[in-house]
Amino acid sequence: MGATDNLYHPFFFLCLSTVLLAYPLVKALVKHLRGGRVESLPSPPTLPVIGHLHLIGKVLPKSFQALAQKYGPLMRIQLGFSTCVVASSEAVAKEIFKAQDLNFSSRPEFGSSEHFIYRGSRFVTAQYGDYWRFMKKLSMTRLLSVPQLRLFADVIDDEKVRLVNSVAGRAAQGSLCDLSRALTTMTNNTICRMVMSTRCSGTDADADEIEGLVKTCLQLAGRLSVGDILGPFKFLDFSGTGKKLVGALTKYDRLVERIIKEHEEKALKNETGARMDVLDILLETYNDPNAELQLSKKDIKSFLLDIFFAGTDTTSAAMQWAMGELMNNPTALHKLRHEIDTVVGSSRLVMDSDVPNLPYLRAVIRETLRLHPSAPLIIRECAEDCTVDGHLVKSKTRVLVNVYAVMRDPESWTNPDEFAPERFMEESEEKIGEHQMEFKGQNFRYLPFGSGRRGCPGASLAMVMMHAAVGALVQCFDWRSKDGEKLDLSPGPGFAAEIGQPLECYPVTRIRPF
Ligand code: HEM
Repeated sequence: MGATDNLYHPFFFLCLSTVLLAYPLVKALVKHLRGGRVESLPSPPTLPVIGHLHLIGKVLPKSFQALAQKYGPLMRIQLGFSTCVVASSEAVAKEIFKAQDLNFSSRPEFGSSEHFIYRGSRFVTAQYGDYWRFMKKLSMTRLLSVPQLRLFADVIDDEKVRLVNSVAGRAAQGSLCDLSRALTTMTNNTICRMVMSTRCSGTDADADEIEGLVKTCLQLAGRLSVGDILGPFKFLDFSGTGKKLVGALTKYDRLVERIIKEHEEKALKNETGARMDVLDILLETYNDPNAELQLSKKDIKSFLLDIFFAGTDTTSAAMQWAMGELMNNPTALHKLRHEIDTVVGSSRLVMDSDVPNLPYLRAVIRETLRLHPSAPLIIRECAEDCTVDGHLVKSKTRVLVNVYAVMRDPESWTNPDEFAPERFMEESEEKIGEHQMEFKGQNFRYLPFGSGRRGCPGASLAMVMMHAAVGALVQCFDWRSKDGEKLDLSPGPGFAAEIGQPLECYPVTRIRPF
């Protein structure tokens, strides 16, 4: 054998092993390219492997909106190895959320699911079935019900006062206020206190730690869901994101385990008190031998995590958008302030019981959620093959309803990109629907909280918190931007289209009603 033979052997084995290793991947790739689940749907021309990734800009719902203008209200999109169907009009949303609600009442699993230590106990991503039905009923009738909100009204009031005090502190110093941070603290504290009677921000280490862990888990889960795009290449998770997620979840698990023990000890000593928080109610259900479904501790911990995931950043983001839009629209800001001054005056802080008498405040919040829905892409999975908008949609298809596009559709809205709270007022020329202020998904052109069985169970709580925070901040302060210019309100990158820059501004105290 010559020198070339020596070279030939390793080269041959390298080629052979490459072919053998690559074969299953190439096969999966070909199957994917050939076998899209919804071939009969309109779709942009596809590139090998990346699909339509090259057509996607930094803000996902915005990119889908632009594609829908070209390919219609129901289209197939392929992001790497992940295929989905995107719905973008009022009519198609109505078909999915109303006519075929049951068939679209599940959610698909994501790339992060396999690393979730609570897999099988998740509520937000649960398949439609007994467990989801039981938890949804419990959420609507007890955990997040309106009577439960009333029971905790003093908590919401107290957090509102703390928010005003913290901003007033900045105003007194003449220093810059990170309103994004202040609003996130308020929502975290309110939800932590309603859920497990602890609060964040310095005074309670547990709640602070929960806030940090929830944030880490959300970021890691988001990164892993991007891994869905990699399909069979998912194993190339060089950064060990999955392991990090398991680590953060394990820490959360230990912490919540201890908080559960403390709640149980209190219950044993009859120290729970007259009002039960969400965890008390879950533990009561856990101990109820006659409950329709037997909950496990894993179910409880997972549900609490889902409430933090689904409720905190969404509500805080909406408040930030509302304040940003008001600061950039002085006419709307002054109109709102005039309404509050007239109805409430300056000797006390705006309260929840004032809200029915503050139609413009309600309109401002609704308009904010129209332009900036915190969950712009509502994710569902179809259970059985069906026809939507005349197209075949196969079972197990992921469907994203782009409510960002629906709520900015020029067919349904006048000047859809403009912040105009007036459109929600009763006297408005623009008739939103049968009920001008409806927000829970009866009106299919206005869907900030989704619709149908799977609609958001925290909508009422979110609305109460938003009215409280925005009402109080407008009543008590004037606002100046950092540089005297309008604020940059472009959305940040990703799935949620959150406000891109933290809302930093100078507050000037107008009134201090306590
Ligand atoms: C402005 C704030 C919020 C917005 C815009 C929002 C929006 C949404 C949307 C669009 C969905 C999906 C609905 C669907 O599939 O039809 C959802 C689901 C959910 N939301 Fe909210 N949400 C907010 C606040 C909250 C709060 C405060 C909580 C609880 C404390 C909460 C808990 C949940 C839960 C548990 C689900 C899953 C429901 C299920 O899968 O059955 N959300 N939310």
